[in-house]
Amino acid sequence: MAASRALQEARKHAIPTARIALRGESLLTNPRYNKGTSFTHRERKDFGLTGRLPSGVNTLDEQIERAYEQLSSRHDPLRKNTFLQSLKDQNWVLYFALVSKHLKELVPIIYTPTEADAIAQYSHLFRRSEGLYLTFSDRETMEEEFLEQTVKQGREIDLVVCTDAEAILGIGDQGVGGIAISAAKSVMYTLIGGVDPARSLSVMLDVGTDSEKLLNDRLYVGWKHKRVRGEEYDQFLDKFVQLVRKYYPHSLLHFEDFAAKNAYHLLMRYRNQHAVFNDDIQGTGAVTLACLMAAIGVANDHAHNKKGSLASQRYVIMGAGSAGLGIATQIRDAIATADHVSKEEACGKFWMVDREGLVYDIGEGMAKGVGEIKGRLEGFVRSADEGWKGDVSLLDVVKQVKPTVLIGCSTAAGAFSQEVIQAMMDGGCERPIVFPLSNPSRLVEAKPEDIMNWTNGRALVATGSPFPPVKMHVDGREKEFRIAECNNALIYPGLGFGAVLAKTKELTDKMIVAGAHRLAELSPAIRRRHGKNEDHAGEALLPDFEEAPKINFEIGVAVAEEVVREGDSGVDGLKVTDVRERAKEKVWVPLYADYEYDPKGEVW
Ligand SMILES: NC(=O)C1=CN([C@@H]2O[C@H](COP(=O)(O)OP(=O)(O)OC[C@H]3O[C@@H](n4cnc5c(N)ncnc54)[C@H](O)[C@@H]3O)[C@@H](O)[C@H]2O)C=CC1
Ligand SMILES: CC(=O)C(=O)O
Ligand SMILES: [Mg+2]
Repeated sequence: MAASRALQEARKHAIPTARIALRGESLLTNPRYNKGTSFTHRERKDFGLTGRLPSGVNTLDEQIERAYEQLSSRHDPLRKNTFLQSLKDQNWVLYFALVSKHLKELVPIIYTPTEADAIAQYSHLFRRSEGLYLTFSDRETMEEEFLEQTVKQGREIDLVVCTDAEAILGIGDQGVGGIAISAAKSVMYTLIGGVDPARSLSVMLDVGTDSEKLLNDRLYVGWKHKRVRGEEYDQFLDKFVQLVRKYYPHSLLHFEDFAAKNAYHLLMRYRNQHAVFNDDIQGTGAVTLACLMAAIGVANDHAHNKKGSLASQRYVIMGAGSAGLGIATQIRDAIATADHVSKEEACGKFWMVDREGLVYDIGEGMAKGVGEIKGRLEGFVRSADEGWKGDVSLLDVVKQVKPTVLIGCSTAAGAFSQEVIQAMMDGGCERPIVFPLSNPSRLVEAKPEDIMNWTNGRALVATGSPFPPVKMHVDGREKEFRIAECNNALIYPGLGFGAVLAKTKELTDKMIVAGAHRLAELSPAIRRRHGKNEDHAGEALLPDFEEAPKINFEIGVAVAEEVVREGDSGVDGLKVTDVRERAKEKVWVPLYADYEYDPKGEVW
């Protein structure tokens, strides 16, 4: 496809000669510039490395082969994760080239689910710092620390990924270990989105932790203090955001794994001031919207008479946190845009379920189980006038509402029981759309294999972490169903690449939706359908992660084109028709440049 050719062409441009001022040990220990055994004899002489390396010179492919051999001798996913972490600390090109070559195998090692275990054990596995740690107790000197890691080193930054680590993946408050989610999300921006790793910054905003386990751990390396909240928290966060705005006005600021209340508040506070993006709210909303559009397309193929649309579904979403409300908001807005119904009317198609069951109005501005309605919950709280009383369980909601779409982002493992799925079918839903999206894998609301068996292969399923294909007999024939990984990582790297490419001043909903539409168009299930291939039943709703770089290139182009259309681009004279060519030039690929020694050259 075109994107693949684009990446190939980009490879040719990607390796201009680099002028480097580092020599000897400082070059070998700099992961951005280190080439290890790939330094040529000429480079070894010029940079004082001859005696520092064995005499043989390897190609990058040989280095990848060796590293893969070393990796494969480790059988435990967490040990593979720490090996890859060390490799990243040593040599970026080799790390990204290795992971790119074995993308499908290694993304689950460096991202969900294994990264969750690495984060949970961060203080025990700690070897080397990475990124920028900004700690509340050092708030007076925050600007100096920020400058030390960025401007003073001559760094140009396009992308800042930050977390306060209160709601990491599905495993809650992880304190300072959260730096590893910022770093993992940054890695995905490079691996899949083509963002230059030298131009991204991973940040941990350490405002303490409420995890007793961490506070009582002698080896905990974060700030041993209860979480700072309220005005002091807001001021600390604001100080950080203003630094980003001051020194990198064209950067994209990505918020990851904040607790729902702060996540929403921060997004609302800054979205009109800077290009900010909350991945758990907007990224998850966008990828789920794309997956849903594909699912409805497939269901329509099999529908005997009435064809479904986004507006004709009834949605039950379990987990009214960042992801659940982000998904609901994104789908609601898409319904309102596509079907010209009001946002209020579109909200009526959603039923949110949380810890205490259905979320409904219990008076005095409060919603059952989730607190204050004002703000993020507005519109998604059912009225008590509908007759709801006490705790209304998921099963009761499904029986009464007869949903066609069931989405999980609750961390409640196993919550989508056979009874719940059966109730969905008993309600007349021919092709139940079921997305148990909680991460990591062990927290999934239902295993795909079970859902497919309970529905005799009729369900349309996507999960948040990777799951193997489901093989089963349907009507006497053996079938294989591929399970889409509906993870925000399938879309945010492209959204970010597009935003950075066009230097957008804000990241608007329309830009995000442009990316989601592009992703839905590239769904294998839909592509097969357009290709008139009848046997598409087993295709995944979303492209495979193997294809993520190509797909995200397309998403990036779609987003950047929308930035230009909206007149928000900070790139002088950029036209919609120029975007694709510019994207090809900008995409970062893991290849070694030739080095010339220059005392005035690059040092960072
Ligand atoms: N697939 C994807 O791309 C993404 C998946 N997620 C996953 O979704 C889950 C939630 O993440 P966030 O929304 O960021 O967290 P969050 O903490 O903001 O929200 C979780 C919500 O689930 C509720 N909840 C907890 N236990 C429950 C139970 N037993 N029954 C019903 N509701 C329950 C909580 O009260 C809270 O409202 C996590 O597992 C996370 O890994 C989050 C973002 C993206
Ligand atoms: C994927 C993601 O962002 C999460 O699980 O929090
Ligand atoms: Mg997240």
